[in-house]
Amino acid sequence: MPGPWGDRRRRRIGLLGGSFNPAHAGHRHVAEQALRRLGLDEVWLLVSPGNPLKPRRGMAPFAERLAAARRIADGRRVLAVDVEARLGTRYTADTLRLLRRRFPRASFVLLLGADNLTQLPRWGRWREIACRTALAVLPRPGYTRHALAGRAAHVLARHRRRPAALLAGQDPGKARHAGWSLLVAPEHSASATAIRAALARAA
Ligand SMILES: Nc1ncnc2c1ncn2[C@@H]1O[C@H](COP(=O)(O)OP(=O)(O)OP(=O)(O)O)[C@@H](O)[C@H]1O
Ligand SMILES: O=C(O)c1ccc[n+]([C@@H]2O[C@H](COP(=O)([O-])O)[C@@H](O)[C@H]2O)c1
Repeated sequence: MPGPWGDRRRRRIGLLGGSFNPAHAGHRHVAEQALRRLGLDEVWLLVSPGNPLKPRRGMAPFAERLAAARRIADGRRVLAVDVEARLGTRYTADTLRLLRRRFPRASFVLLLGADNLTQLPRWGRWREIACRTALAVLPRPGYTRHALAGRAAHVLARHRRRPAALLAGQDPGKARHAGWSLLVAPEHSASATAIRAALARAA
């Protein structure tokens, strides 16, 4: 478990869930932008033991993906964590529920690249996730406009907030809807699919 386990100070923690197959500079970029633009204390790179929607074929072993995420983390404010492997969760709704229980005084914000906002309606209990956990969407080349025209953005339209308002005064359990924002940030073109394709060509 990451460093703040047991710490009683209220922290603002960004959760960047991913396969990290492999981790790359785009993940680090997302973490740094979220730290700065949302005034977070930390970002946890939440390495997934297995995305429920992705095939296991072609997925590197968990330990390898965690090690790759550790290499792009800074060990200080950007931390690679194996929380889902330890909790035994794969569905994000379950992970969030357990994390809130474990850290009742933390404010969590789920960080998503724009491609994952489009995918969100395929996740288990996605409306519950969006209702209870603040979502911050990072622009991604080729995906942002499509994501804003997608089902999740449509269903959640009236809960969209300015980034500055996203975590302001957030009191877990009291807010009626946690809300979501699109962060205004430079885009980064790195992609794990492109890295895997380049490695396959070089092999
Ligand atoms: N360059 C990027 N810009 C914005 N968000 C990104 C970027 N790269 C990854 N993300 C986001 O980080 C999270 C984890 O991404 P993931 O580990 O799946 O990397 P990926 O490059 O999207 O991988 P793949 O190409 O295999 O799907 C997702 O929310 C994804 O949208
Ligand atoms: O909970 C779900 O149903 C669910 C379905 C698909 C993806 N996710 C999560 O989305 C995050 C991004 O996954 P990935 O594989 O696109 O990097 C990661 O934390 C996954 O566990 C979660």
